[in-house]
Amino acid sequence: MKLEAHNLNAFYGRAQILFDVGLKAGAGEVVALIGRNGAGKSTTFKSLVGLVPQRTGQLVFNGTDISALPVHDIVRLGLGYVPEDRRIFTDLTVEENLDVGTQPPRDGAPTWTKERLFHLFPNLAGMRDRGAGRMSGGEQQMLTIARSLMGNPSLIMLDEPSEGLAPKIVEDMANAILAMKNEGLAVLISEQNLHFAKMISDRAYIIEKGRICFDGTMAELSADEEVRNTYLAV
Ligand SMILES: Nc1ncnc2c1ncn2[C@@H]1O[C@H](COP(=O)(O)OP(=O)(O)OP(=O)(O)O)[C@@H](O)[C@H]1O
Repeated sequence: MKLEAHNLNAFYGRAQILFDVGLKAGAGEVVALIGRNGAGKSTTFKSLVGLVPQRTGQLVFNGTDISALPVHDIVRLGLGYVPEDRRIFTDLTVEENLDVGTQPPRDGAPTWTKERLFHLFPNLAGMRDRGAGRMSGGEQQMLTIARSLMGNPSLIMLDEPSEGLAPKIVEDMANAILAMKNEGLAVLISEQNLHFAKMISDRAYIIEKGRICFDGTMAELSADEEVRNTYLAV
């Protein structure tokens, strides 16, 4: 497995947000963490990359115990994280944003170039010199993902990648994620509903009030009406 979390607990101040979360993601698979607003998806991702200081449990990435490592060391090991708020540099062009994300090639991870990324996200190719501040939300979303890929991660976590995208762009996003998977990346996405997750995911976890309450294949989740009705927004 690329990434394994065991008994992950996370706290903001005195409030416990995650309770014994366990999850795994392997190379070449797309894994969805599904849950309602406030269920703990973003906190899980932030905890995995080291952004929640108060956490316990065991986190193993690529065979290395990262439980006690600071964020920059975890990222340097090849764990890419794209937060929900699109943090592009609005004063820079599309190409310059990609330059900022560049890191050396990494063993066991696909190597990306700007040209390969323009192939992956064709609509970005037509706006290389455009100021990133003058892009639509969906385009900015793609640019954030592309910039993260410039770091040649072996696993990428995408927090609600389909959020706020126009239907046509949703399909482009799904295709891009499937292409990452086919390159051998482990992809972990968070989603509020099943629709987008179903298009791309091999396996799914459902999180509710900080606890994992379903773990199975996407086919199993699709077939389990009771679980879907109990835990997911319609
Ligand atoms: N910085 C923070 N300080 C205190 N509580 C927080 C903080 N961030 C999130 N929370 C709380 O932690 C819980 C989980 O939030 P989280 O953002 O992880 O949920 P989520 O599933 O990602 O939801 P969303 O879809 O809204 O992003 C919520 O109750 C939220 O209010």
